[in-house]
Amino acid sequence: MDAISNVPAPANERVLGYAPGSAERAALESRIKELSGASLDLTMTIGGEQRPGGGKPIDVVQPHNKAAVLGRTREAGAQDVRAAIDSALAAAPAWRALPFDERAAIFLKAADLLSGPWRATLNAATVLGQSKSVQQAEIDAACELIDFLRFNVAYARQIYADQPISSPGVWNRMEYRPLEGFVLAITPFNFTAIAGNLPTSAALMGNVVVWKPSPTQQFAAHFTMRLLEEAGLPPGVINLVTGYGEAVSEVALTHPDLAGIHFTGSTATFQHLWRTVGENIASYRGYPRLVGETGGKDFVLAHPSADPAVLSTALIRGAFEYQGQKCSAASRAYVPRSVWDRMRDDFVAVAESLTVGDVASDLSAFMGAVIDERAFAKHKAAIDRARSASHIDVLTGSYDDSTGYFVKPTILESADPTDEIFVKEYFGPILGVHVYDDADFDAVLTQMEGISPYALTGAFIAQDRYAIAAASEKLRFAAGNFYVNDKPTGAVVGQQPFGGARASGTNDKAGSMYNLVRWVSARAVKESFTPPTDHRYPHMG
Ligand SMILES: NC(=O)c1ccc[n+]([C@@H]2O[C@H](COP(=O)([O-])OP(=O)(O)OC[C@H]3O[C@@H](n4cnc5c(N)ncnc54)[C@H](O)[C@@H]3O)[C@@H](O)[C@H]2O)c1
Ligand SMILES: N[C@@H](CCC=O)C(=O)O
Repeated sequence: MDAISNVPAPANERVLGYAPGSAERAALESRIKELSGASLDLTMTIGGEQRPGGGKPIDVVQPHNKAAVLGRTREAGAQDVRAAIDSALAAAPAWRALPFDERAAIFLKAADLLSGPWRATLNAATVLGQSKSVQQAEIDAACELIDFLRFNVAYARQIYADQPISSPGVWNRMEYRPLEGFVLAITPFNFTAIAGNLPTSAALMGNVVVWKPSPTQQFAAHFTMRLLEEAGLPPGVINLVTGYGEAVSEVALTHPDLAGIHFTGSTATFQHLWRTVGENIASYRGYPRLVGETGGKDFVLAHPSADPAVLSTALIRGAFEYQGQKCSAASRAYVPRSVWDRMRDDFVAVAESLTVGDVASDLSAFMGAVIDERAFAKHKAAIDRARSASHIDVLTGSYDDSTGYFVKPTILESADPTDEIFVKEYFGPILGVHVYDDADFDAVLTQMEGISPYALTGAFIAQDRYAIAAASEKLRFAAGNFYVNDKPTGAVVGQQPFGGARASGTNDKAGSMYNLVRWVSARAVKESFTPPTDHRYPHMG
């Protein structure tokens, strides 16, 4: 019980291929079939008990087939949120007293379950509920979540092992206490892995959590909660509340025991949370830790030395995979005319050839639908605006919401690099392209560096090493994740710790030690073995 154990050395989970005829494809197809007709009660989980929220009902549908209802959830009311907080606080003493190894074992077991018998379930739920293609579900709901769970345990061990030096006659120790109170985890629709990581990373460090997933990710969140229970998570450590979050803001943000917020979502929502905390700052027991990873307007900048095939692939995958609904998605590109002239027609043809459809019934599809009616309306308005703007050329792009919220890959070329297509986050499959004269590279580099308020991800495509060095330096603060000759999406836990600065968040790097450090409050302990017994110093004579 008192041993200091080694934790298993983490390695990234292998991404399965789901080729026709493979065992994993058969398992996934059968689970999709079962879950698509399940019509579940998507309840809250408070103190280990599943119960419905007290507010209005919300249907959770398949975005690519909006008539297909996967289940029904309910808005949590103020009483529900209070109950979740009470249950978390009641669970806190036993949870924080549990040795780290015992806590870690739960999350390591969850990773193993997800790698094995739960893989098809979480992937199927993500395909159905969030309209991810098989490939996109696999890298998210299976691999990234497994990686978060395993790597976090290893990073936590590193934190606990980091101890101060001691001097003769003195032993100094650092104790990494959990925060006093509860952590509020609020998670976005677009990644099952992020939704799973935000509550579990704080819980691993000994905290108790109130978790509010997005209603449009509620289907996969429901199964994530069941997975954690099967792995042995005690009741009350993570309490799931449902709905859009109004009652959560009202109750949790004014509660004296709010110890931290672990948020991922839009910049506007995070600013609302931060502002509310600021307004209530005198009412908390401590200063709540605010960790938020938020929006982006991620760029791909190409140099005249860029390889057009590398650029084209980075843009197709970076802008259109998961319908451009990754915070890291390429949404603005700067391309020199000499390169554009060589790639434009092929690039547009490839974008038009991407299959967009019902990802649950056609596992070969490259893209599904955007998440909901609100997102569809936003993308439709952006495309309509571009169609009517004389300075924008719509090279390809259309939308159709007759059966699902479908937006096809959209490429907008504009000679004006200050247009909103280079500034505003649409969070959909809409790519703004600015074509520049090769000789203007330096001016373009300066202009695009600060035109958007965000600084999340960015990519530079070039063969010229001097240009790579110069752009890397000039764009140092323009992206928290910077890619050279690659797409700006697809960060892997343990390889590219993820997060951005400026309006993109607090850059606490999900899936790293730096994130976990935010969920502990260190106590330095000094013990003197030979304490002084006389107050006088030598200089006093
Ligand atoms: N930087 C990153 O790592 C990262 C990762 C994923 C998504 N994102 C960003 O997330 C956004 C898309 O996700 P989204 O649409 O789910 O974001 P969102 O801000 O609309 O919602 C995020 C979460 O906040 C909740 N919420 C909204 N208003 C609330 C309130 N007043 N009180 C309490 N909770 C509230 C939502 O219900 C949801 O659970 C994009 O801007 C994207 O760039 C960022
Ligand atoms: N970590 C993911 C993005 C998560 C945001 O949505 C990536 O790197 O593509």
